[in-house]
Amino acid sequence: MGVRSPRVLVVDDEADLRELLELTLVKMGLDVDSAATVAEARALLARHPYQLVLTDMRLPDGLGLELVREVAATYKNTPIAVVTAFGSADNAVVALKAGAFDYIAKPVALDQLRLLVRSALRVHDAAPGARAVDVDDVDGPLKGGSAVMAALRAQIARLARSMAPIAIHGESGSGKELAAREIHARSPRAGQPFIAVNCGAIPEALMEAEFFGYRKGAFTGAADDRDGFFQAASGGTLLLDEVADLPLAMQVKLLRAIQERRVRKIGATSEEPVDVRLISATHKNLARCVEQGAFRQDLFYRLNVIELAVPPLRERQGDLPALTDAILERLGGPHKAALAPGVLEALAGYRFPGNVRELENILERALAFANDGVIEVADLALKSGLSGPASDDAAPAAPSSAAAASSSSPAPGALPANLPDYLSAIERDIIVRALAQTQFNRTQAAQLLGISFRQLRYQMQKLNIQEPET
Ligand SMILES: Nc1ncnc2c1ncn2[C@@H]1O[C@H](COP(=O)(O)OP(=O)(O)OP(=O)(O)O)[C@@H](O)[C@H]1O
Repeated sequence: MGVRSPRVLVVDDEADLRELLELTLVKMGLDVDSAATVAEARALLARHPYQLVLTDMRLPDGLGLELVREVAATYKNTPIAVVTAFGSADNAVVALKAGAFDYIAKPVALDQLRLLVRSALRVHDAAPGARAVDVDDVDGPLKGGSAVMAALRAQIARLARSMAPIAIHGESGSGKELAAREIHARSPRAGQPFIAVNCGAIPEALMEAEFFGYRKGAFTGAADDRDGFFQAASGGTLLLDEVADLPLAMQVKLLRAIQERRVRKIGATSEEPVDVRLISATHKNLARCVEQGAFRQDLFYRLNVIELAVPPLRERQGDLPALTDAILERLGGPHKAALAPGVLEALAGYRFPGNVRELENILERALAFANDGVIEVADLALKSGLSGPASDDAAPAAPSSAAAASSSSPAPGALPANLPDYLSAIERDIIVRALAQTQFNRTQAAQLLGISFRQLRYQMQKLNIQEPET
């Protein structure tokens, strides 16, 4: 068999649009078949394998949505994308929920069409860099033998292939970011960047610049052109962590970027297309935030196309042995600690308000107390009678990430569960505030903080605070 060009099926009854699509695809070196009706499309699908199907939503003898459902069910390896009417967010979201790989809005912008096609072809190219998708990978990074965890891994494997935005919900420390990384790692985008943004950790004044980038001279201190998160994640995945913390003004801008699939750098005259898969995560109840007016309904709708719930650790005790084992192995390497009898049982009786991250902290601390590399029940120092969080807004047991410092310091008199993390979070918060005050001027920010420019630069690198090069 010779090397064949990828074959694409275009389904549209409007001759003009069909020709435009065909022409563009042929120019990209693809073989194109076209159909004007659902029936013609079905006949062609039965005859050839396709690397991509691109269908209009309204066809003379039915809906593009029917084709989406059929292709998703019968031709699992064929990504299908829909062409939606202008401004029809409903259609796009419905199609994605039905299993469409992606969508493109009319009037079709050719640069976006090319991005869509390239990303669809990657799905088909056996996803270079991506790990196998259909095994339940207990040896992968997401540990745990419980049924819910297996279901989560299976769901992740299924969702990894599409462009549908995913909203991950779960308590603090339960593994939301890890799940997002896993979706990316198993997707055709695996070889491209994964960028995680903590929406609660960026000062509002810097937000637009951080997300969309800026042009040199756009404001005082903008000494060079700089990319934002969207450009940095190009071709890959952007995780909006703690998405409920986005200020309303930024929510509007983000919605626009998602709808248009274009971003405009601050100070730029034109927009640029972006090819980014969006995942959002929060420990808050986002629907309730919408009811309370703190989160825009339209953005919620766009981000929550597919929901993924990461259950709290206390609801999947079956995961404890595998998690404990993996954590001890990571901490101890070749000198992995052993568990005395009763330790796993003691852990199983604990409620883990801080979830897997708290388990990590408990084991790390226990290891420091353990004699001869054996962890006893007493070394765990579990807080007895801890009933765990009642609401989803409960603070984690310990401030653990940079953003946690400002919002969830330990109660007065209590000790942070992880001192270095806690101090880093405070330090990060202060540096970010100094930078906001000086509009990115690092020399001035360093002066404000009484440290040298070099020290500031070093700390920013260490704490992963992004800033323009001067
Ligand atoms: N199933 C799992 N297997 C192995 N490690 C896990 C698992 N779930 C979580 N972890 C580990 O627990 C820690 C917390 O996970 P992660 O950061 O993904 O949680 P999160 O829900 O995003 O937390 P937050 O809400 O605070 O951002 C990480 O070190 C992560 O590697």
